[in-house]
Amino acid sequence: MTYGPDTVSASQPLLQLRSLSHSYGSVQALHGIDLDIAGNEFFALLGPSGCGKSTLLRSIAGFETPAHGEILLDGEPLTALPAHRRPVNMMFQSYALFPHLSVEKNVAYGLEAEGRGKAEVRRRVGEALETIGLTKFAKRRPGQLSGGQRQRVALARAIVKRPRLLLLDEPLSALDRKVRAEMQLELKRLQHEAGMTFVVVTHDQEEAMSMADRVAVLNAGRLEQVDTPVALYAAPRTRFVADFIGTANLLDGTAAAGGILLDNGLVIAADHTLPSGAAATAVVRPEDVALAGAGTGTLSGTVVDTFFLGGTSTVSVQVPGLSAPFTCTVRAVQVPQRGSQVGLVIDAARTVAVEDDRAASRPGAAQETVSS
Ligand SMILES: Nc1ncnc2c1ncn2[C@@H]1O[C@H](COP(=O)(O)OP(=O)(O)OP(=O)(O)O)[C@@H](O)[C@H]1O
Repeated sequence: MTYGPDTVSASQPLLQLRSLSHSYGSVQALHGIDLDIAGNEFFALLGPSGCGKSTLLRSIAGFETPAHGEILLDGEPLTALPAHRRPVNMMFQSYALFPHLSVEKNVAYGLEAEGRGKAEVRRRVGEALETIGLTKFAKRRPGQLSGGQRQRVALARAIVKRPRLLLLDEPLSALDRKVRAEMQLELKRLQHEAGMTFVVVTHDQEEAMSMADRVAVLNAGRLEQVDTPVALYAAPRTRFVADFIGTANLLDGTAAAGGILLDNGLVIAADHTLPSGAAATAVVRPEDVALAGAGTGTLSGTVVDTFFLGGTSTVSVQVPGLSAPFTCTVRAVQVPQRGSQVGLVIDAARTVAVEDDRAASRPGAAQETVSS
């Protein structure tokens, strides 16, 4: 059984967003978004609260009419189609289940509204419940289910209509940590087996990175980077992405020959093509640093904190001239004493240099953006 298109064109993206912009009064929520999403892709829209993720998703679904730009599905403009005529389904954060209807009636609702025959509705609801592992709960009402089970009902209801594209707005946010981790695997399995395209909105970078084939990082209504999770982590293209994805030591200075010149006169080695003297940041992941004896290595400082994490520990080192403690990850057996002097050997081959664009003005950007 396949939920999705019979044929997927290899050359043409399933969904194309062209110069999409949208404002709410004086708040510009989206700035000229250009994005292609392929058929069968698991795609995540990631960013801090207020960056425009929901506005983008709602525009694709047809609940929001963007002020400028175009949305194409299979090369055909969607922009003029109302939400109920788009071959797109949206699963809401709240699940929006009917409390007085059984699970199977909740799932059947959309098909009945389309005027499908009884036999077809029964067969397709049965298939969807089986796919989602809910067959034995078919007669229960949503109030008689756990949070994870309710989330599955919402999913079954979303896939039963076999949309080309399934849009999921923070689909796991109502679940506790353990169920959330299970459902992340489940969503990935479902997307793969059903052969559908999923676009998931989340503010949780671990969730986006663990589920998605590609992730778009949004900041104040603009796309910062669209890449695979590995590329976002290992080769961030902006300071914002480096900071938002995983943990990073961000060493601000200016671009110089062979690296980034810090205010304290030290140069952090890194390949780059930035113009000399430009405000720039060296991005160093904690696992790309080794501890050495005091006075050796790229930087030296005093251990101010250690956090035991099991197989590894995090060590924070205050380096004179750096505003924030430097973080490195070491094997748990190598943890130095708090207060001791250490050297930090930075792996230059893995250090990334990015432009420090914090001072760049972004007229019209949503102002109330906060980090989550
Ligand atoms: N109906 C509205 N009226 C006015 N401003 C709005 C409206 N909806 C969203 N906004 C503003 O537009 C910007 C983008 O909001 P949006 O909901 O798309 O962000 P988000 O990334 O989904 O945030 P969150 O993760 O908090 O849901 C924010 O500054 C928000 O305050």
